[in-house]
Amino acid sequence: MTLTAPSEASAGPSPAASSRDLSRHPVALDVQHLVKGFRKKTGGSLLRPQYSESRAVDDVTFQVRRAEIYGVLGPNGSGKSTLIRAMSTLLIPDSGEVTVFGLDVVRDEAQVRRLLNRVSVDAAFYKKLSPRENLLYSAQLYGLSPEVAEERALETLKRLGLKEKAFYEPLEEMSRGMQQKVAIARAFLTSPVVVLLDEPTTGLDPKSRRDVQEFVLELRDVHQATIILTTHDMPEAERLCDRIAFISGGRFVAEGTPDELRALAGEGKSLEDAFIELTGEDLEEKGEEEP
Ligand SMILES: Nc1ncnc2c1ncn2[C@@H]1O[C@H](COP(=O)(O)OP(=O)(O)OP(=O)(O)O)[C@@H](O)[C@H]1O
Repeated sequence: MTLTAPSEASAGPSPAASSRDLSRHPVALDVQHLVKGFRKKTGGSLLRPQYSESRAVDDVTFQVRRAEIYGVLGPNGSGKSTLIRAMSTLLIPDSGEVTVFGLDVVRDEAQVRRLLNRVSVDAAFYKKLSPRENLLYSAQLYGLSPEVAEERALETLKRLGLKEKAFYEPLEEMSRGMQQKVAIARAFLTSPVVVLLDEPTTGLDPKSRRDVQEFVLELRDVHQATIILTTHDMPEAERLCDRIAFISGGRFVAEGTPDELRALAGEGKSLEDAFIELTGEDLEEKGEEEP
């Protein structure tokens, strides 16, 4: 798999997250004062409905450098998916700006889509068709040749631990974990240099979770991909992320390396302690159950 960023040569494998100095890497993703709200019906009558506006993402600013894994950690409803959707050109921000290697996600949408792709648990597929058929269909939409697409998809799926036989079986007969791997393979058909992973391991069994996590680390270390991932899972965030932002009520309440965030809570404290202290919320209570 070849991932190429604009005017960037590939560097070698990266050291462990804790010792990585990314300060000389270019900024891959720049989010400035992003706001996205939704109108919700709060009452009134059929003819005169009443609405209130609530901000799912409320003035969020951050930057992610090339070959960095940046985690957004927050409970259900804190705005993680909305943030990912706004960064991936699926939602138009109410205000603020998102740029990918200097390209604006709204103004330069077509160019941004060539650089960035998103994987989400709600990925839509033709469930009666096989991964192969689904991926070849997507490849056609992306303008890729079927041969290149098939080779790339098989390579990703094997790397993710999916048996080749499953490539030809209907998707509806597959577990959620297997379908998630197909969604990841689809996102990688376009060899994106910026990857948005919306809860990539939620609901997966431990083996599939590990397969996906190792793939994410490999993307960064071997292919220099820039990865933004959302999660409820503290150990996952600690294992994968160079830096983490805590999100609560649509706002970033803290940002830093796992060590920096732990230090904010005091000596000997865990990342979870830091999360509770800084957000006033308990991730475990509100997050999804482990499978
Ligand atoms: N299309 C929509 N219309 C109206 N409200 C929405 C819409 N999408 C999200 N919201 C609201 O925005 C807020 C943030 O939702 P979002 O899905 O971004 O949170 P999340 O952190 O990704 O949650 P989860 O962990 O459950 O996926 C919630 O209050 C949600 O109800």
